[in-house]
Amino acid sequence: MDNIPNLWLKALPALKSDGSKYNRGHCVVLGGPVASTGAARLSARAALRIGAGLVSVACDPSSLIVYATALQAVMTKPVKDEAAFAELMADRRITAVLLGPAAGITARTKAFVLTALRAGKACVLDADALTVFQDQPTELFDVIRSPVLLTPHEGEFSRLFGKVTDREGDALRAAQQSGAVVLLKGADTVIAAPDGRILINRAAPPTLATAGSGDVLAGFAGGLMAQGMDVFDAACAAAWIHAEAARVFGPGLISEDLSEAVPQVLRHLGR
Ligand SMILES: NC(=O)C1=CN([C@@H]2O[C@H](COP(=O)(O)OP(=O)(O)OC[C@H]3O[C@@H](n4cnc5c(N)ncnc54)[C@H](O)[C@@H]3O)[C@@H](O)[C@H]2O)[C@@H](O)CC1
Ligand SMILES: Nc1ncnc2c1ncn2[C@@H]1O[C@H](COP(=O)(O)OP(=O)(O)O)[C@@H](O)[C@H]1O
Repeated sequence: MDNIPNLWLKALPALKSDGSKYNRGHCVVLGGPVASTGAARLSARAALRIGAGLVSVACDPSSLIVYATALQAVMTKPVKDEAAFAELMADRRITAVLLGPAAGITARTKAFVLTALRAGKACVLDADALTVFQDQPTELFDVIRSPVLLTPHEGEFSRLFGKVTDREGDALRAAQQSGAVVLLKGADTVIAAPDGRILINRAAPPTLATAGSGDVLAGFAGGLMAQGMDVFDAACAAAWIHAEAARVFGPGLISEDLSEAVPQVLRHLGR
């Protein structure tokens, strides 16, 4: 079935007239090392634009200066090691965590993913947060109990689940195997849940084939999950809004433009 707004519009977070930033969710994005900060910054801005009340980039103290200088509304949280990250994850006000964009294929990234999952956080796992489990994917699947979204492109998908031969069947099998919602990116994006739900986001503009656009998509999903949206609905809404933002912006799109087109898309959706 095609991914159309009527399927998730009622679940899309709406503002309350007496609401505050504290009841719009807090999304934490894991920041990469000092020379690779752009991807996490794109994700964090996307999470904020889609409506999370608070967004923080958690980064190593050695890269804090870059994030703190570059970010404005997005906050920073220095985390020097796994213990510090575990302490952050124990904060119940943090309602979603996004890990992976340019995080690095390192033991640290793997440990942080496991820590977030063991803390029971709603998580979006993208890019390096998937690749770090390529040698032993069951190490990841065994700790998935909370609402989790995996957002692989075909390369990342093949590292965890094997080569893609049938995008719909393979995405569904991956969701069932991992216990997570799987969003398999591409010109047509497949979103599959472990319970068998599956939607296809068709006809996204090819302008989305640009560096960092997947980081923005992960940020949209993380920002919606932080506001309490069901993970499958959040994945479908994020994919649709991502494509629509590209359509609204038109030619010459770079990833930075996607978040800036979100207000127009949300207005058309009645938010
Ligand atoms: N501005 C930034 O800082 C950006 C950082 N990025 C980060 O760069 C790191 C590497 O990500 P990449 O995805 O480039 O590299 P990866 O090495 O993880 O995956 C790319 C490889 O996967 C294979 N592949 C198969 N199907 C593919 C498909 N449909 N789309 C893409 N690759 C496919 C190809 O062999 C390709 O060489 C990640 O940490 C990522 O988050 C990227 O997101 C781009 C933007
Ligand atoms: N030809 C295309 N048409 C429409 N959307 C595309 C096309 N190619 C890629 N996309 C979308 O662009 C995004 C690319 O994400 P990804 O591969 O993770 O790139 P990056 O790592 O640079 O962020 C995905 O959302 C994917 O669905």
